[in-house]
Amino acid sequence: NLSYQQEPSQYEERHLRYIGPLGKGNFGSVELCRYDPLGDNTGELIAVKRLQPNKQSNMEDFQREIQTISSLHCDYIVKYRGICYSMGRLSMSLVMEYLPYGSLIGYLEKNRQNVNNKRLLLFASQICKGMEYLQSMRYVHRDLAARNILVASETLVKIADFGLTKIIPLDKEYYRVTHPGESPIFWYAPESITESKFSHKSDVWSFGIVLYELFSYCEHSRNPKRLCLQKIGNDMQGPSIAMHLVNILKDGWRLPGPPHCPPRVYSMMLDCWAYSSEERPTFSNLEEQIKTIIQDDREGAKG
Ligand SMILES: CCCn1cc(-c2nc(Nc3ccc(C(=O)NC)cc3)nc3[nH]ccc23)cn1
Repeated sequence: NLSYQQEPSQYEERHLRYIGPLGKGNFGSVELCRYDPLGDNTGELIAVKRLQPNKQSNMEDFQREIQTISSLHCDYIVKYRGICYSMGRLSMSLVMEYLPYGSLIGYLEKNRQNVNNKRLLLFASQICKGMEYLQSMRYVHRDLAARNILVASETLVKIADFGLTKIIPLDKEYYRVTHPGESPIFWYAPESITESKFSHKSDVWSFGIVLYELFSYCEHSRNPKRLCLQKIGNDMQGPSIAMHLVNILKDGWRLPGPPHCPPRVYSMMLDCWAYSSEERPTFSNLEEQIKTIIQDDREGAKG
């Protein structure tokens, strides 16, 4: 029988070789390491998320994040590998598969000229499928944004950070957050800003922002936060930025269509940004719409 090295779900700190930084997530930083028990550099490359050594509450959040990601098994969600205890079980790290192409933002900036609408729609449908799976597990992500999407290959992206993810209670349709923390309000649905209410429908709003980021190739000048602040104007007096943002959304303002964005894609974004959460599409509607656009484009290309 072939004896193969079963990937451990317990990683020993002494065999972890630090290589370099990969990025910052919620509550922690992610490092590239090689797990090299044989000590001959033949070990596998892994991504290790370490908890920032500060307030105790982060430890509970981190343990919830580990609980979340270890329960997810989907091609469009970054894979959990295990945990690594260090400092005598005092601190622990989350071990995940290493995705070599890095963040979606960096990838689109670097490869803009050879990523066409078809590929952007493929990425959008993969994120949508990942979110459909998350919804089927009663999770709300609460931080769906291009910064939390990673590129596994030229034709595969994965959702990669579950630091803010919560489970919707069985008797409710939404999760109400008590401590908003430093929230990414420019990706938030209005009800999340005004009532701290998070649901699959608020994740759909954020998915609309991710569509916008995809078709803007994550260009700095079109960054959602930048355009919203421009629209709000720089008068920081009066109501907080959050209330200014809700007001302009209530008045009907939305992010503008990115240059060369197909009209049907922009109208999908606008559907996701329906002020009333019930009017927003579901992730399965969106997936159907994206599939249709891809097929029609293919017909068009043939025609
Ligand atoms: C999502 C926010 C938190 N975060 C997670 C990661 C991460 N990165 C990578 N690969 C990666 C990253 C960057 C680059 C690069 O070239 N940069 C200039 C190349 C490869 N694999 C990962 N597996 C699990 C998490 C994770 C990075 N930040």
